[in-house]
Amino acid sequence: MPITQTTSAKKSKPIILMTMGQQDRNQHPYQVMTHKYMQPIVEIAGAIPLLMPTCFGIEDVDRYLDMVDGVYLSGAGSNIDPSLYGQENLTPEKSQDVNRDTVDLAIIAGALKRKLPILGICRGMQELNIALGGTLYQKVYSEPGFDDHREDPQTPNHVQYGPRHPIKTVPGSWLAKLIGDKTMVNSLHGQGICTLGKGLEALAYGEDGLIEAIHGPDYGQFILGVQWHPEWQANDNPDSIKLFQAFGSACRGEVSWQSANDAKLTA
Ligand SMILES: N[C@@H](CCC(=O)NCCCC(=O)O)C(=O)O
Repeated sequence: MPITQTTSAKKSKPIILMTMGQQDRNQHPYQVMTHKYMQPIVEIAGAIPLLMPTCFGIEDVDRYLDMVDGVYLSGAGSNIDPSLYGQENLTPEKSQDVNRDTVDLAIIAGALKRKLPILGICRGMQELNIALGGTLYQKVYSEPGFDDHREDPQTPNHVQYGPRHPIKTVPGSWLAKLIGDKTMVNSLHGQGICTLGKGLEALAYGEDGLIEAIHGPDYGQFILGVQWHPEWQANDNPDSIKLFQAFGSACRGEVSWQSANDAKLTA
């Protein structure tokens, strides 16, 4: 079933839910969201970000979801608690943010029920996979056959977020139609998808075979997760512009994502 233009498209700016994560500064816990994640939501998707703190539990998740037209799960340096996918923690030296885990998993469940468009970046994509019962490689860099996808924190940001490796989109997929068969992406992650969650399929792979993008073609809504960072200087990257435009379009209800497999994103 193709993506079809809908008649009930929203005329005003859509509201997109984002969740903040915890960072400690000057001995105070802060709830934070990076400017780079919000900028393409405002400037490319044409939407209004609504930021939800994750330090107060899940009681108000439904109220937040009532207010929004889409859900955008950002990246973050913290790793997802591996007990959520049935594993011991193999990276105790890395930070976790269990409040964000708890809230984001509840948000994903609610967004799926409400058929709200979902875009997940890096940790956000990993959360989507865990929410649907998938698992992660906790240390991609220690897995035989896989490359080291981590950034070098000693280098300046333009190097860390610069193009790092090619990805290939799944031939004939809507992502291939949108951004082409092959493109270069940045890479700033130690973990990655091992087994896919229920109803999720790979949309792109790295040269080492690691899953770089996922969707949920049978959920009847826009679901996209990417392991790279399209939000970084998105206005200067034609692929990123297309991704955020597609998400904005889905949040405005301009297209009906009945089956992303047959997507016709030519409009
Ligand atoms: N901890 C996970 C997720 C990595 C991730 O989301 N990195 C983001 C880096 C900071 C940022 O740009 O927001 C992993 O290591 O795989």
